[in-house]
Amino acid sequence: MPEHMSSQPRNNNDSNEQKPMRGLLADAPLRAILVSVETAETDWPLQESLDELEQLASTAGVQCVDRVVQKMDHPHPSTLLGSGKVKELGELLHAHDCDAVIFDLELRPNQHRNLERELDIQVLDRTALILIIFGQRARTREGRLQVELAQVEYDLPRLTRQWSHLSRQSGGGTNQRGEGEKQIEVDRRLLRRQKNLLEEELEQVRGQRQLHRERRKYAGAPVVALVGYTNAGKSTMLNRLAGSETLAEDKLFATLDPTTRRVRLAGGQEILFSDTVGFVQRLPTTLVAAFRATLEEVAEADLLVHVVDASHPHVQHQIEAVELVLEEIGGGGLPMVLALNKADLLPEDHQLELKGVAATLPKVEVSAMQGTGVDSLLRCISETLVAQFTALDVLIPYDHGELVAQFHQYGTIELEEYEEGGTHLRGHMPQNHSGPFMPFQIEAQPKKARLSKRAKQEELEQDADQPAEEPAQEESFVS
Ligand SMILES: Nc1nc2c(ncn2[C@@H]2O[C@H](COP(=O)(O)OP(=O)(O)OP(=O)(O)O)[C@@H](O)[C@H]2O)c(=O)[nH]1
Ligand SMILES: [Mg+2]
Repeated sequence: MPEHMSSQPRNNNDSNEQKPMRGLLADAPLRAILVSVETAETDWPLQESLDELEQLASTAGVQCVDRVVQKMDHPHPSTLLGSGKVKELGELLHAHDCDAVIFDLELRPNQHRNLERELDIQVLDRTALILIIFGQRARTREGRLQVELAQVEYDLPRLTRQWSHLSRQSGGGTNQRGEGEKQIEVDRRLLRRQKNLLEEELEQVRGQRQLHRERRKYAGAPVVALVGYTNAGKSTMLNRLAGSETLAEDKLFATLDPTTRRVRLAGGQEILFSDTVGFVQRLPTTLVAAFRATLEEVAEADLLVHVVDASHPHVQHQIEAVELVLEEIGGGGLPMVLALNKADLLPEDHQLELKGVAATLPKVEVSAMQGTGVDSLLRCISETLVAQFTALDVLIPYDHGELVAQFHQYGTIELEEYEEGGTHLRGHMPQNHSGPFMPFQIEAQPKKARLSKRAKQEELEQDADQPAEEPAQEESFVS
């Protein structure tokens, strides 16, 4: 394998089982300049976005030494920046003795290549930076496989970078150029093979997780997913709620792999809380795709707790970015509670003015760090959950065994008895699962009054001339 494809991660800060990351994004540079372009279409406050990019960079271990912004009507198709600006940037990079330049945009592969060739330095964009962080932080096998796959997919169309790299090293003559191209083909084939292997491995790991998930569902406890912008305090909240010790850090993307904890509410109800990867504005689509499987768990939750850093100056933007990603992964319509976290950092009389969907949701001010408001949050979660559930008291005829299985799978059961007419189940079901049970509802009447089919029949025959008093629903299984 060529040397450039087997580089070791610089931040090899975790366990011995960590394999070296493969691909071009294995290493984080040390010093970098941040670059952004302001066009008429820029709809995100530019400096705010650069602040976040700087924070992302520092999470990856990169020091930002300067910022360059170019205002232009249309980005240059081959180098993004105008040629004068590229030259200026090259000089600045040299003056600051940088290892890299980081663009606050997603670069197209050709722009990436051209910039790298012209600047003769490592070029990164938002996606690459996030991929580096993900590579440093993923812990579980699935997390690492997802990141590696996203990295390989990112590398593939950009591979010619290696060619320019090779030709630079070797002086760039025609012969070497031919060799470089051959090398590129070899590299490409290696990467494609790597991609297939990763996909196969991922499939296996996911199959196992799906099994776990199904078993958990069978256990009946509702799943509450903590979602929110990166660094909002989700892991701290999970620790507070479950008394557990999930990694919480003042770093972006501290959590990459989903963690689930069982929590028992005051009323005895058990809930599974799961912590998830933090969202970020313009989470690159490749990454949303890579983490789709992990995020699907979010879309399957019974309730979302959107943890918000209420003390953040751009809280509304962060809320909207999270809502957008939720839409993308199919979790947009789920019931949701807002946890306005870091309340301890807010001034006493502070009133958070929320807009859009967020303004309409149940919300609780809380400090996951200090523990204030946590009980109210749990109460709010419990109430919102139960409001989603329909109370059911049903007698399921024995030839509808699949409904009994469904009740076990999706609902909570308070009573289960086998009677002559079928299985008597009492409990709660999420609304979207309760439809098929409606015909089997038992009206409020004592057990004795519910007659077996034969007894009922006899009664009906005796009272044939009297008007029937039974509700239509009951008749559907009596007759
Ligand atoms: N002051 C204050 N700080 C908090 C509170 N909750 C969390 N923090 C801090 O915010 C930082 C981020 O917390 P995490 O729990 O790691 O945030 P997260 O949302 O899990 O972040 P990612 O996993 O990176 O997405 C940490 O330094 C926490 O100590 C709070 O209620 N008040
Ligand atoms: Mg976290």
